Amino acid sequence: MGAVDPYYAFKWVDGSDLECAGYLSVLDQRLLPHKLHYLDLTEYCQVADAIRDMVVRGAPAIGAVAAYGYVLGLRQGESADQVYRTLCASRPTAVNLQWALDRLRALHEPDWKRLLAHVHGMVAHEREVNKRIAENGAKEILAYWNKRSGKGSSRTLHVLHHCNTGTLATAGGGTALGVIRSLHALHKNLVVHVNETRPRLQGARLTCWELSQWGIPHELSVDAVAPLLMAQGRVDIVTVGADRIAADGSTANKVGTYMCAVSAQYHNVPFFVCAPCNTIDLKTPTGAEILIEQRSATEVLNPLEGPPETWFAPQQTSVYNPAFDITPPELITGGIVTEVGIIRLRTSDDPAPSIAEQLQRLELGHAHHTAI
Ligand SMILES: CSC[C@H]1O[C@H](OP(=O)(O)O)[C@H](O)[C@@H]1O
Repeated sequence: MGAVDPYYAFKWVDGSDLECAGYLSVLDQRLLPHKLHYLDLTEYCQVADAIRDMVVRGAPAIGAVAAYGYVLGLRQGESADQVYRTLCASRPTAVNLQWALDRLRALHEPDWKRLLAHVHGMVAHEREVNKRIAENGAKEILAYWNKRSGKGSSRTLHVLHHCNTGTLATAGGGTALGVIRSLHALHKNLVVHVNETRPRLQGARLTCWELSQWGIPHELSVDAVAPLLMAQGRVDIVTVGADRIAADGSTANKVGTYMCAVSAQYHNVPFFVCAPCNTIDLKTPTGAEILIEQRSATEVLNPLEGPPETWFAPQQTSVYNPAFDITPPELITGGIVTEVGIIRLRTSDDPAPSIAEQLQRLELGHAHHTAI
């Protein structure tokens, strides 16, 4: 799989022929699927606002965009600490944002042009990582599918996906949707069941749009239908992304993921988390220590920000709107698909090695493989 999409979540535009020092172009995902509109950002506060307002979203994408925001802040002559703090505060759950900013700050590089080159390198590396996640995930899922349905079976493979994890959520290629795209290239008889993903509707607005761009058959449902689809035997596997994976494998992902994982276990449907290794936060022991972003009541009550008569509930209704939930490791029955291989999670009857140990072995194996 090496398709390069005609659209992007973000891109740095060099200023050489524009008589400017360059700017960050981001796709305003709030306007999809009906409008493809890019915003040109030249200041770090604009980047922080774009992340907080979900102009650009998706754990890997906000990590990269925050890194470009850090470069813009230094180019503006702002204090590195002030820029770092402002960008870190934009969204707290996805570890990719913190990870990217920590990497840049650790360079103690005052020259914004040299920092820009580092960020370009990080983004290019992430694209390669996503290709390997797609390959590893498709290989693992096809092996499971051939075993279950008979090698070379032409039976339709039904994949349930929650939220959006495609090119729109990354530097390109996606994570869980990248696995699905790679699967579709190898097993054409595939249908994706897309959870609409209330309240911001990343599934309905973004995943349906990306799957349409890619020519992959799909069907949209409200989130509450996911358990019913599994009860009807219409889901063969579930694939999701991740915003932060704790050292025990507990995974923070878009709210509604946990519901799918519980139902998947009950219906014996393999549940895969697909994420780059830098989404694994070994410094956070369990899901209990992951800070879950609480978003505004407006997103639930009045997502179209229309007049009171269009609100979804009475105006004074109190709202609980966590942006993510936590899936415990024992429910991630397919494992964590990464660029270095599949990480298996401990269950009561399978005391798999710790994630740290598996990562070390897989990375050693991967390094050896790529070194050949
Ligand atoms: C490639 S993983 C993207 C990850 O981020 C999404 O959250 P949001 O749209 O709020 O940024 C969701 O949790 C996805 O799984």
